[in-house]
Amino acid sequence: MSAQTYGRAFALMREAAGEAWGEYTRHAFVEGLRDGALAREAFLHYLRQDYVFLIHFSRAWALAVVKSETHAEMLGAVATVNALVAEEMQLHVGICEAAGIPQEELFATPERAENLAYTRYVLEAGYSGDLLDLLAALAPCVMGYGEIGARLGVEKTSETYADWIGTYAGDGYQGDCAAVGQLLDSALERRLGKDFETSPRFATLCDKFRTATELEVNFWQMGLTP
Ligand SMILES: Cc1ncc(C[n+]2csc(CCO)c2C)c(N)n1
Repeated sequence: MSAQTYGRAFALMREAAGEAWGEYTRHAFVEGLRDGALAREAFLHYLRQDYVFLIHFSRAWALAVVKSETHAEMLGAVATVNALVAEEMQLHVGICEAAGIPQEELFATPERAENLAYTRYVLEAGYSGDLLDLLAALAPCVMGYGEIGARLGVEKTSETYADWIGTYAGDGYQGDCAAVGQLLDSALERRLGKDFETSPRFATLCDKFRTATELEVNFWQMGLTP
């Protein structure tokens, strides 16, 4: 799999993020999912926080509907809102229930600062900017998990977290990443032109992408410290 799979803008932004990208996609938490060495307690703590994360992340994708300028953009954003609320959040409820954590407890999870920092950063990018600012802040989350899932699907040496890995390695999620990559490319072309990477605005969008990537690194780190 090449970085280009998720579109031209993503490949450029990923490159511009430098070392932060590898720190995110090859974090110790990720390697623990790969070889099964991640403590169950850390995984469940991560899932509880991630449930809260997904609530705010759904709000950010709903804001992408608000900031859309075409029907195609609205369709792309609304498909992601639905996938998040109807599928991914539901998945977390199921895994946590099976582990003895009832849904009411999940809803009442106190939000960790690393979690709050990340989602409110993304929301603020959308509130004060346009669809491009918002998508640049949203992209590391979507494509990063796509890259992690695709790699772990091939490199995993344990079945302990195979369900989690399978969710992101599967064709369904990989297709979602390709669709978001296309949405990002076409939104950039519409607003900045075909050669969007030569626009001064592209550098500021790369900065947002890198900041969100660094916030993903902090989120994994939080996962290791229940
Ligand atoms: C901290 C954190 N970062 C990324 C994801 C992955 N993720 C978030 S929203 C979404 C669907 C949007 O296409 C996916 C796959 C996560 N669960 N938690």
